[in-house]
Amino acid sequence: MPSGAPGWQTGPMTTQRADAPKRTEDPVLAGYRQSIDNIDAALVFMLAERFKITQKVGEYKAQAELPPADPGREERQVARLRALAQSADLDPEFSEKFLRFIIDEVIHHHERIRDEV
Ligand SMILES: C=C(O[C@@H]1C=C(C(=O)O)C=C[C@H]1O)C(=O)O
Repeated sequence: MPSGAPGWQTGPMTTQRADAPKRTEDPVLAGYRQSIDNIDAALVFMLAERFKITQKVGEYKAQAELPPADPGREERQVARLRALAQSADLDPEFSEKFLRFIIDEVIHHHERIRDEV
């Protein structure tokens, strides 16, 4: 955050460029941002559901003595997601990195669950 930098001003709740129009003054931008806010909320809810079910998978794997990671499954997911991304006009590289980031976190959770059992 470049607060204090030349061309920026800080208030009690905000930091914005001194020459930037205020959000409330631009209904077009506010309309776009309302949609972004809804999408971000949906992402949070979807991630919460995903982590709830992967928690169950982690518990099951720990009691069944299965390894936390399944590279074969991950490879198939990456291939599937890359194809879906392409057909949705989303950068496949980005979608792979995004999925990798989530899967790596899930694997950490599974390792922690295994080490607790
Ligand atoms: C959830 C699982 O565990 C791990 C996490 C995965 C994921 O988050 O999609 C996929 C494969 C596994 O490495 C699973 O095996 O299905």
